[in-house]
Amino acid sequence: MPAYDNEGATISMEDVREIDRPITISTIEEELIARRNRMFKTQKSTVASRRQQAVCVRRAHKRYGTAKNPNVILDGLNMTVAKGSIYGLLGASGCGKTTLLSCIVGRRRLNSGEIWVLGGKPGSPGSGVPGPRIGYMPQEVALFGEFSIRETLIYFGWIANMSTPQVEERIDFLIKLLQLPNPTRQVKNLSGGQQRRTSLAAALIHDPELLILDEPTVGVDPVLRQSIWDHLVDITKEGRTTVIITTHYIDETKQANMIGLMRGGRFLAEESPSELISRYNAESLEEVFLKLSVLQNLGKRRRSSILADVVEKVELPTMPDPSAIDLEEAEVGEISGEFGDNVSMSSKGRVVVAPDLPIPVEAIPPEEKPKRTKMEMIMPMKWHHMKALIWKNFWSLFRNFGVLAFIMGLPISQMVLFCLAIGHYPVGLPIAVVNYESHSSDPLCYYDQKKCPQDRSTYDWHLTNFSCRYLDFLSKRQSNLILYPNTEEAMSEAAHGKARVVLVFPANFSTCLQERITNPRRTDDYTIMNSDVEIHMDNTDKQVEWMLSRDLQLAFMDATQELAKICQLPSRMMSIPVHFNEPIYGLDEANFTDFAGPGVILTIIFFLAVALTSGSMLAERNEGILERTLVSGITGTEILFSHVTVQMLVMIAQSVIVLVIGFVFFGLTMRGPIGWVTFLTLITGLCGMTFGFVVSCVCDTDRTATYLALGSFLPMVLLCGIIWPVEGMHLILQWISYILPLTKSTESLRSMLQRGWTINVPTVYSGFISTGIWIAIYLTTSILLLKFKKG
Ligand SMILES: Nc1ncnc2c1ncn2[C@@H]1O[C@H](COP(=O)(O)OP(=O)(O)OP(=O)(O)O)[C@@H](O)[C@H]1O
Repeated sequence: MPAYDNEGATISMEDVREIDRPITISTIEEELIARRNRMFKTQKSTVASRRQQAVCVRRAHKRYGTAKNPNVILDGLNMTVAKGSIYGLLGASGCGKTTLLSCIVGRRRLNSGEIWVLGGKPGSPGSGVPGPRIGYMPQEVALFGEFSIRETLIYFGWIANMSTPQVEERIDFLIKLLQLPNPTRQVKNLSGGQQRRTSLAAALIHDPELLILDEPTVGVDPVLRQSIWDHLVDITKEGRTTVIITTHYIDETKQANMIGLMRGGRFLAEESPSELISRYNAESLEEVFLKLSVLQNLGKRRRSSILADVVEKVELPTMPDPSAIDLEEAEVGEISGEFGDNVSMSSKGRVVVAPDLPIPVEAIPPEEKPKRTKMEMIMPMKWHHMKALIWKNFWSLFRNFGVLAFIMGLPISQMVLFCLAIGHYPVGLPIAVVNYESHSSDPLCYYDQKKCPQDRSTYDWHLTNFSCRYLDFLSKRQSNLILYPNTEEAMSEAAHGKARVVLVFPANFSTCLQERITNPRRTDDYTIMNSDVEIHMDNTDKQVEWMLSRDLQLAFMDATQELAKICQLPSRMMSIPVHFNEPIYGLDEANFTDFAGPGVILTIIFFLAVALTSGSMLAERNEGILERTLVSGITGTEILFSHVTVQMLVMIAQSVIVLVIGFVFFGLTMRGPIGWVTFLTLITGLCGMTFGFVVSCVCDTDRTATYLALGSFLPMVLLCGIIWPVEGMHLILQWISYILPLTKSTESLRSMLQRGWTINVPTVYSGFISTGIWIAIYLTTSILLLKFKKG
């Protein structure tokens, strides 16, 4: 009989004895019915007895993949780990050991079945799991490369609420036990084996009740492996500590009290090593495993043959005595050679699926809920957790000088680039001039600048060379005027991209213009046509076209105003009757840098925060550090707030840099309250940080995170009104734009900077409100994702 109530999952002695006799279809059917009955039989254990075990797993089902294409990993698995024992969990690579362990520590959920750990269900309030009652060493190293061995152990000690002297004492002991190098050495500079031993030390540091070690002896020499096992035997002696250990070195589990041999989603056996060896008349545990696998394969084939047998009525061969199986001859199925990585198997296609028996609800005693103090209810974060996390985050960031320099250098370079590159008028655009009025070889032909062309006594006009006067004023705005002898040549050069615009002045331009102004009643079409400057524009670049048209028109206004001044006439007399007064807000000449500045500042701060936060969170997650941290009892809220605290320092520095460069060095317009401007910049960074948390929780790899961050960057920038006014967008896009995190805040910042408005104006405070709402949404989403997105 197996020592624990594992009916249905374990091949017991009864199974082995029964197969001594010849097997026919009816005996197989009887046996299967008997087995099924045994499986369905009421469990001998009670919920209360399960709670007394260190770990108790019942009818565990776990699959990956979709319902249509499932990859079943745990298939009705039962497991019982008595308190104070060492439990060796063995099985081929990929059979589901790590999956089972992560379900036990509460980081993955079963599809069905139940798990009791240290008297409670993992993750339930008061179970202490995840938490310091567990010491978890995951398969990956899951340590911070920048930390020294000592710092690593201090971090895990603090998380378990140990004082620094207590940790120091344990460090000395563990360094000796695990033969670790100088504790000041950085983890990233240790060998693979040393890193694994440091990881083991981190699991052992707080002397937990339940140690879960996923392959702790990989890369450890035999002598040290023995001393680790001796230590495990030592700590379990008094019955306070329980150890579950997975290993590929099957024979080292001789010292375990119990061994669970896992294959195909359940246990082939769950016995003490000595019992297994004697029962299967084997020389080593490895041999036991191979025999059990052969048995399982034969049983599998026997069962799958039943269907065929029903049709063909073929008598099956006799099942051999397991102790007499000759492994050389037996077909081991998927198993070959050395136990461990060379063994490959899959649970796909198995026939036997254990029934999932629901436990009657009334049979489960209510879980004890721990009493929480008022302080704990208000403040969901534990001080010692926050201390450890903030300390860890601070040093992870500030110790890496290269990364830090990059983080600080990036906003500087981006802001400098923006201020130098964007918003300045293009000068020196090539302008082709064909001037039939002048015979000069210079585009700036001669005219008498001081002479008024109006006779003071008769008030008659004698306007000459007005084209020269006009070109003179145009050259003050655009200096690159190129003279061409005729229109055809100028047009041909413009067609080849050598000029952005062609200006053609007719031969009698000045006289016709004079006629048009002084004698409009008698002006004919010919006169009107010859009084116009003929303009041909290259309209491929909208911005350039805009600016050139503006310069061409303003140059004409400048020339006429100057003429009026010389002739002592009112300056506006010859201008078009549209007058632009002083602007209500903003500069006399609106400046694109000032317009785009607020959006650019907020975008820089927002997306730098996204990159920083998602980068550091994803690194932690992919290295297994996040998983380990969560198993040690730290909550998602604590992780997020610790990141916010440390990265806030970086963000404050980045915001100050960006604001100083923009407003002090490049003189962007700042008319509003500096305090609110700074505050809005900071909360936009905070918003980016929380968005970074969401990205890192949603995405599993750096690549998907990059795609998501980039994918959100473009729509936000396109729609937030930096590039084009929101009012000019499609109506639906306008609505989308208004709810995006950067639109309202950009408008708010622009109003503060250029209009000088303060917080009591709706446009301004709506930016703060919108950012606040987004922070709350992102933060809640990431806390929920951290809590519920398992496995
Ligand atoms: N997140 C996942 N999504 C899909 N399949 C997974 C996932 N994690 C593990 N698996 C698959 O589940 C199976 C069991 O994996 P698991 O890591 O539990 O095996 P293991 O027994 O610990 O292997 P090893 O001894 O090599 O560490 C493997 O086939 C693996 O590919």
